Amino acid sequence: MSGLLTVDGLRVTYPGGERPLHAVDGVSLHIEAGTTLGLVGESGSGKSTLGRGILGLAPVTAGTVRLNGKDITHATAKARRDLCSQIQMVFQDPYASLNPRMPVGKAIVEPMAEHLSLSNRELRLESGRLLELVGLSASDANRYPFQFSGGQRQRIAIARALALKPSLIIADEITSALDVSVQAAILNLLRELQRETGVAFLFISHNLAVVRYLSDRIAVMNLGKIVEEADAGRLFSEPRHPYTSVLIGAVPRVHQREDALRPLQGDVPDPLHPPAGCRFHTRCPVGPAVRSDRGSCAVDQPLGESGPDGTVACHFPLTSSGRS
Ligand SMILES: Nc1ncnc2c1ncn2[C@@H]1O[C@H](COP(=O)(O)OP(=O)(O)OP(=O)(O)O)[C@@H](O)[C@H]1O
Repeated sequence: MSGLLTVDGLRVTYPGGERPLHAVDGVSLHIEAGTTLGLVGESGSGKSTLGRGILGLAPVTAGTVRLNGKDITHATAKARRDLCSQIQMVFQDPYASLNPRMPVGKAIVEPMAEHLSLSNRELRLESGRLLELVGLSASDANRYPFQFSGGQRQRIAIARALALKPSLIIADEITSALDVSVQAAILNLLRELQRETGVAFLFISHNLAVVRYLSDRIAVMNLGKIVEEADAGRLFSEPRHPYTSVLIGAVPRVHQREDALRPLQGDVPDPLHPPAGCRFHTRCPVGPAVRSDRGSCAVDQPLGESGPDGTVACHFPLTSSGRS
């Protein structure tokens, strides 16, 4: 498939003491120019590692990442650097990514100064333009990160990410540390920036409501694999994978009765020893044993042999698309 970003069978492996951990395990996804793909999943499911793996900032051991059809994973160092400048990443804690001793105007145009030969005057004008683009004032350029609120610092981090006119921004939990009103302002800013500049987002978040607001499509990640990917509306109205259903069922809503919340059962399995077959089956509300008279589990996967009590083990073999 063509498009802006195509990830095919990506595996990211952290060498470990006992055995290597495939934190991302055969992930394939696709992002069209000017669109947003939301990426959700519990803590430790591999979302950040996938974001970093796309940029080559985590140890990729298999698979390919293509930007506009060009292979980033196997490119020469120089080609890779040029390609990667078209993808920028923004993190949860903007304070950590901004140099506290550098005025924000200078920090914003630092990537431009490295990649482009621009005069000081051009860089100054550009920092003012970018600050205004994210809803701050050009005169803020001489102030330091500590002089801004958390939401303003996140705007500065976004302005810095926009400096090289990227075609894709990977936003990793960028609203998680902000209170809800500031969160809403940042989400609206991302939407406006997408309309104005055509930038695409891979938007990583725990928060399904936030992801739904922003995303055209949503991918759900569990233990290093994408178990389901769908249009945002369809994912919420007709979740196909039980993991997606329970994630949606666990989101609190205004006016919801307390006992209507359905928290996920059990703990996230140890990623070094994931359950065999369906990696979710140990926590699945319809598994691990399903009545054989149902004929199939919630995702219509065929079941194994029925036991004496009429139940059968779930043998859902996950593929990266969530269907076998
Ligand atoms: N540098 C690292 N070295 C070894 N293991 C790591 C490293 N970074 C992450 N991991 C492990 O990889 C798995 C995936 O972690 P990752 O941070 O990508 O998940 P996540 O879904 O982004 O979680 P969160 O939402 O909490 O940030 C986890 O088991 C984590 O402990």
